[in-house]
Amino acid sequence: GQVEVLHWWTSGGEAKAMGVLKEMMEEQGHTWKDFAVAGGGGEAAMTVLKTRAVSGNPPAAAQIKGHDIQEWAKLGFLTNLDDVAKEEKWDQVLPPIVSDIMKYEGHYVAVPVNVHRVNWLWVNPDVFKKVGVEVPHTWDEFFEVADKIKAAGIIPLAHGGQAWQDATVFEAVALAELGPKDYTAAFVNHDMDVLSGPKMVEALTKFHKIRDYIDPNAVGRDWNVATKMVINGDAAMQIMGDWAKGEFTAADKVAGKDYECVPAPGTEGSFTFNIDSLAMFKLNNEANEKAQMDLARTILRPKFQTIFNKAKGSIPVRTDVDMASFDDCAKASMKAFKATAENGGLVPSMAHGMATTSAVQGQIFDVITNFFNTKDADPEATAKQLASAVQSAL
Ligand SMILES: OC[C@H]1O[C@H](O)[C@H](O)[C@@H](O)[C@@H]1O
Repeated sequence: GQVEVLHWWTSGGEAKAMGVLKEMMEEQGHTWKDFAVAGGGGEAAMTVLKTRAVSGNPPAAAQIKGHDIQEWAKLGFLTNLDDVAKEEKWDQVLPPIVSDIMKYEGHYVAVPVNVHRVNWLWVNPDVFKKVGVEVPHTWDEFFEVADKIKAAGIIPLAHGGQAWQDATVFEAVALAELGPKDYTAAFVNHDMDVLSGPKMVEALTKFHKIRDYIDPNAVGRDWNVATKMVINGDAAMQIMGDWAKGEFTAADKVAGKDYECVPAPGTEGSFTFNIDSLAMFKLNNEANEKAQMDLARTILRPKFQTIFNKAKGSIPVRTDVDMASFDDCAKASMKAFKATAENGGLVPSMAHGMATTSAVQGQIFDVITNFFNTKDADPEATAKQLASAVQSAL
């Protein structure tokens, strides 16, 4: 049969990872129809998917994540994967926090592909050695180090001026200031007092200060172009999920030698998760439905989980995959994922659709990116604005 897969994995590391799935499906005699829609974070892809689905011509599978899975399932577009899930013992090999996200009313409608950690700081050690500074672990240390790097004529933080990237940096600062408990209160439970409270004002104040360490050409820059700046030593650091590691790997860079990965400042002990998944659409073509089920089965097998996640920069979503052949950043991520699942430090990424609805996320993005791009913005007023914007989308 044929499987058409809609996704936004077009950067070097992302495309390489997606190639693994294409190959494995073709080995099973299926035809792979790639429907890649460029644009990190996936906003453009979701717009195209809506058009296709509403016109009654959805792809077999689409990269739909977190809360969006519930919204698409509620509309009746998604097919039931329980038979494959039972055969393949998904409930046994998946952490409950993951299987719950993949189910609608208790039935599997999507297959998880990986677990990305979002709260990472990527570091070029050669730049740090040249300037003679240490890797920062708190925001105060970050600003101190960034001043010295800037004085040495190097861009301290590589960044892409796009709302989802601004939100990715903001959520790391918010997690540092709020801690996992209040982070969840704010972005999952929409607690108005926390959203407009003193800790949020502090987070916004620090977030705005980061602007001083980003170069003026950042506007509209794609995330992987920013990662390239760190790889080349044009910039010292980047705050981004570990899909960035996919770019280091694609450039044959070695973790711990050519680059370092540390938790984003102030978020040691916490893990912001972002789980990619493919949701399966109802089809009325037997051969393609068989191919669709083979796709779901293939994705959660240990072989795919190992090869794909090494290229993608994420960690396997199955808890029983041997991590021995993964790099040190992946091993650190898996260790932190397991530890934080136990100690309350594991939180869903707001910027990547894991914490709240796309309507609330959209409101937060607007407030945050306007604030970040306004010279003398007022953190106090913005915290109040944030709370009322969230309220308006509930
Ligand atoms: O495109 C950049 C990133 O966007 C999203 O966060 C996806 O979950 C991730 O897989 C992708 O690499």
